[in-house]
Amino acid sequence: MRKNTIPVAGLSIYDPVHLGIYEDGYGVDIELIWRNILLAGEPGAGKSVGLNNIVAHGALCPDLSLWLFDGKQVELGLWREVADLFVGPDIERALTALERLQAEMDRRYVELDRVRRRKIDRHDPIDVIMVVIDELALFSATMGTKDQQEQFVRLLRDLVARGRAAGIIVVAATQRPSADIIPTSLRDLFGYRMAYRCTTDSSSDIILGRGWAAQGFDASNIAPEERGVALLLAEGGIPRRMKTAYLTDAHIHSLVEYARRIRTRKTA
Ligand SMILES: Nc1ncnc2c1ncn2[C@@H]1O[C@H](COP(=O)(O)OP(=O)(O)OP(=O)(O)O)[C@@H](O)[C@H]1O
Repeated sequence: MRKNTIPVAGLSIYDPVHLGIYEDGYGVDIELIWRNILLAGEPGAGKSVGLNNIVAHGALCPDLSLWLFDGKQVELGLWREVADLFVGPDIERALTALERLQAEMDRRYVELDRVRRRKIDRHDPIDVIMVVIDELALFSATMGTKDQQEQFVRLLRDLVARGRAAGIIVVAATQRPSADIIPTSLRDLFGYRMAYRCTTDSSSDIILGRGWAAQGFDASNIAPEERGVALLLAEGGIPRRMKTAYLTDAHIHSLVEYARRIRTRKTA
């Protein structure tokens, strides 16, 4: 997993990731290293645009491996040529990839244990791995057999629960904020949660956590025309209303071009 490039330009995944602006005008810059993020909301609310901001940062980091799982094939497709691994709507490939990640995570823990450390840091000669999954429900509830779906959820839960210290960041998006797709036990493992517009206050609570809607933090109050607006909850804080920065396809094409120059393509 070690990169053989010398980082001469670009960003680092140890730097904050820019996502947009809060309603008070301050920039939204989140530290994704050692954390996971969940983005959820109704179709067309702006999740893919949010994901693209995160993937863009990842693609511009020579110290990061980008593993993209795109159940819709085209949402993350523009990044394909700079991805270290791209899985389309194929549950078998998705399971194989998650098993590889799990094995890599275990290997990293053995190594951390050997050197008596608790987590990897920026001086370690290994890549952080960013695992991006869009649309979660396609892998966990739609494609494949029930056994495969359950295995997908088991593997994902393990990565979300244990991956952070080993330098594995999970970024997951779904347009189905329901208890079967985002069970509490999985939701609570995500340090950051972004609730885009939802149809009901209970869907909003499924994303952010129980009780937030009653306290006024309710993503069903986001108007349908407010695309890209979300409530962002960071570990231990209160949800804050924000708007995701907008990346057009033209922006993404030039970012891919730039990323290609600063990354070494390993697999595809
Ligand atoms: N931050 C933003 N600023 C301006 N427009 C936005 C923003 N985010 C999203 N939009 C608009 O909303 C449209 C839908 O956004 P997006 O594709 O990200 O939604 P989605 O939640 O991923 O939908 P789906 O669940 O169907 O994939 C975009 O094509 C764009 O026109």
